[in-house]
Amino acid sequence: MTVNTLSLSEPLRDYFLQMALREPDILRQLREETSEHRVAKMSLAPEQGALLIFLLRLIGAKRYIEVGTFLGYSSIAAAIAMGEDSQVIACDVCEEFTIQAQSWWKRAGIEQQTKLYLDRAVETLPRLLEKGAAGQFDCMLIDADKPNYPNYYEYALQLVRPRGLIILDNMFLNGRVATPQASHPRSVAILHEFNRQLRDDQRVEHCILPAGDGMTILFKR
Ligand SMILES: C[S@@+](CC[C@H](N)C(=O)[O-])C[C@H]1O[C@@H](n2cnc3c(N)ncnc32)[C@H](O)[C@@H]1O
Repeated sequence: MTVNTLSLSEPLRDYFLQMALREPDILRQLREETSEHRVAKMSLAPEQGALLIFLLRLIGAKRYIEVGTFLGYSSIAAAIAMGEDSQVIACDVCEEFTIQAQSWWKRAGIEQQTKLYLDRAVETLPRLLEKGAAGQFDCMLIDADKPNYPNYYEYALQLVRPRGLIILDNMFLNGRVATPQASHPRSVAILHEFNRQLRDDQRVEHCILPAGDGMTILFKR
């Protein structure tokens, strides 16, 4: 019996990545070519990308929305997982990052099926709902500014169809959620409380995986 989740030593992490990944070439290229970017670590880790692809294929997803696009890793992973007849909605506030994402979408051949909303997501998501997007998405990824996670989650519950997925990244905040302190940024206390709320929220099936910086996967009832 396994009692604890194993922490990964360097050799075990290398082995895990060798055995775990079928990373599409375009995603590997994006990762390698942007590894020098000043905030490259903001991208999903490749094993998280693999999990996203797996989950989208598992539920036969065709419509995906994300809050937090950065240079395009998760949006490209989603488009590849769902195939040509699918739609990706990408919400991000940063022009500099999304100019690069758009050029990666072109390189990946997915620009036709991908739409960018360049604004604060707390503005974009209610606007999509006003336009009739309730229940239209199979999956939403939340991977942006942490203090707004509880707001994004409430929008996600409206935008995602019953039996669709809501995925949240960075739910461990580098481990700090376990021991919140007054000196931490307020996002730590917010996610600490939000993790507890999600655990008890009966509107969703709930699971947290210690993948990347903590990934919560919710299945809307
Ligand atoms: C962790 S990165 C997203 C990584 C991306 N999912 C990937 O796999 O590469 C977070 C992104 O959220 C965006 N962001 C931050 N605050 C935002 C806001 N209020 N509304 C929308 N996007 C925001 C940032 O510009 C940044 O690109």
